[in-house]
Amino acid sequence: MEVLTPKEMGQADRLAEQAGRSLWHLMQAAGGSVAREALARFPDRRSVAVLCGPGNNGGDGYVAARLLRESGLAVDVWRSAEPKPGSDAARAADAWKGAVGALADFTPQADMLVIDALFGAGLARDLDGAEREAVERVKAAGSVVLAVDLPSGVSGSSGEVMGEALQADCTVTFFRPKPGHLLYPGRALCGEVVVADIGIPAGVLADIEPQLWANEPAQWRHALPRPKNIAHKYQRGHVAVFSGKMSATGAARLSADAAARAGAGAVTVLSPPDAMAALATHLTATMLHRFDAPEDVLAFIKERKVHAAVCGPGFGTGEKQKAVVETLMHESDVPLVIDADAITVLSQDLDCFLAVRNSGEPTLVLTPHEGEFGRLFPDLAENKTLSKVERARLAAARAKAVVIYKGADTVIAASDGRAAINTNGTVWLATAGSGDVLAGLVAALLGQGMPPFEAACAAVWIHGQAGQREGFGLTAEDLPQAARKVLAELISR
Ligand SMILES: NC(=O)C1=CN([C@@H]2O[C@H](COP(=O)(O)OP(=O)(O)OC[C@H]3O[C@@H](n4cnc5c(N)ncnc54)[C@H](OP(=O)(O)O)[C@@H]3O)[C@@H](O)[C@H]2O)[C@@H](O)CC1
Ligand SMILES: Nc1ncnc2c1ncn2[C@@H]1O[C@H](COP(=O)(O)OP(=O)(O)O)[C@@H](O)[C@H]1O
Ligand SMILES: [K+]
Repeated sequence: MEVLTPKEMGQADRLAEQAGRSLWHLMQAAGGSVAREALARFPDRRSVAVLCGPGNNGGDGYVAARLLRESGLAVDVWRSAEPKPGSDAARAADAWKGAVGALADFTPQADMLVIDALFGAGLARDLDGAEREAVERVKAAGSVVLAVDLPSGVSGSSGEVMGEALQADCTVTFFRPKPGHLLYPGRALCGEVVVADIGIPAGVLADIEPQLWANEPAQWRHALPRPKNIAHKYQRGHVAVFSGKMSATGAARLSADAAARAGAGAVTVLSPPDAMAALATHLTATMLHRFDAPEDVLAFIKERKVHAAVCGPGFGTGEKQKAVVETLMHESDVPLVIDADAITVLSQDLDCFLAVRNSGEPTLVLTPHEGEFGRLFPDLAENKTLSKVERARLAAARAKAVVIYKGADTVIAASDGRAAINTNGTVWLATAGSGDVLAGLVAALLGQGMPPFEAACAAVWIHGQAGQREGFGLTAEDLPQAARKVLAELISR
């Protein structure tokens, strides 16, 4: 599903108006959907307090208040400021025939339903004054909260908290989700998100051309690799995975196993001399090849027709490793997944890395977690005015790479501006080696010819689904097999 920034949502609003759906009618539908969810989800609440702000978010609140009262509920409205005279919100306020209290006088109770219509997409600065105090009182009282569009205080474009924010049990948003619903901390503050149809025609999206999606199979399933019946193993993708020294071979094995389980026909672990014995005792279907110097790597890639390589998990960050990473970046055109230690190596000589990327070769997928992202793109990481999506996009454009900016709300971004926010991750994936598995999944899909952005999105989603299936107590070793089952279902459907 497309994700719209608040600015794009404003555009949708104007386009809908041109198509004959006035804001007044959209506001009626929005308030109606809020009232419907309130009745369906919280039928046992004795009283409802609707908190209305000065803008259209407040307008939705007045509509919901009127409809809930017409349904027989005891409804009170509290407002922080009057809507602008002549606005649709002012018209909605006029249509509310009950009393209106000053927000400063509102005393929340634990057993009431609070409908939060203070601020939505138009939140322009940190909460303060009567609104902030009301938010603090609601939080302290522990009332059930249904947020209109967004919990007040959550930025729709970044999910960041602006000063203070409500914790909602449920958030009803309209037409399409916004980044603030999917990015943390906003995602947690929204509670369950309901995306209501308020009559904006889907056709407006053709004009808006959104470049952000919630990561879902519908975006990339068509591009999943499906080998021809007569394919031989190397035609199903040969993935090379670089191992580190003897005491750090497990990470490479996890990546290799994941690559094999995600359909690569052949997987080879490239090993420095001292790790050969350790790897040989552990690998069965996965092949093993020794390298002493970067030239050996180049020769292997060429002779054995490697289709994608993973470099970084457990790799090390010394001079030898640096030489290998540089050779891969400068002298080879094999698609690369650069993770973990290889990211650190690149970050040691950023100017050189970015200069090479001017040519755009080879195809590159970078998989930084928060710390690694900060090492590679320190200025972007420190820029608190940017959302995680914007940071990932700028990083992707700068590195001419697909960037998988990992975390509980992983963002995948391409250098052309396309981006996706992943929503199926689970905390059980926060376990050592889980990122190594993800790197292997990406390489397998890349090596089988899937375009890099789609391969990255698919790998992240499959990884998330595998984590959910295994659940509590999973270790990274469990993920490749679980990922295989997820992928098998995706391609059989
Ligand atoms: N788009 C659509 O299709 C539809 C949108 N709909 C609804 O419209 C909502 C967006 O409405 P909106 O643009 O009027 O913004 P909203 O969130 O009400 O806030 C703006 C007001 O708050 C003020 N203000 C801001 N920050 C403040 C602060 N910290 N502290 C104090 N004041 C602050 C700001 O003042 P200003 O900055 O102008 O001084 C302005 O007066 C959207 O969330 C959805 O619910 C639906 O009706 C149906 C269709
Ligand atoms: N709380 C979380 N919820 C969902 N996914 C998470 C969470 N924490 C981590 N992950 C995912 O787990 C993986 C961890 O990768 P990484 O940090 O590289 O770990 P490692 O280096 O141990 O393999 C990433 O895919 C990340 O997105
Ligand atoms: K709100």
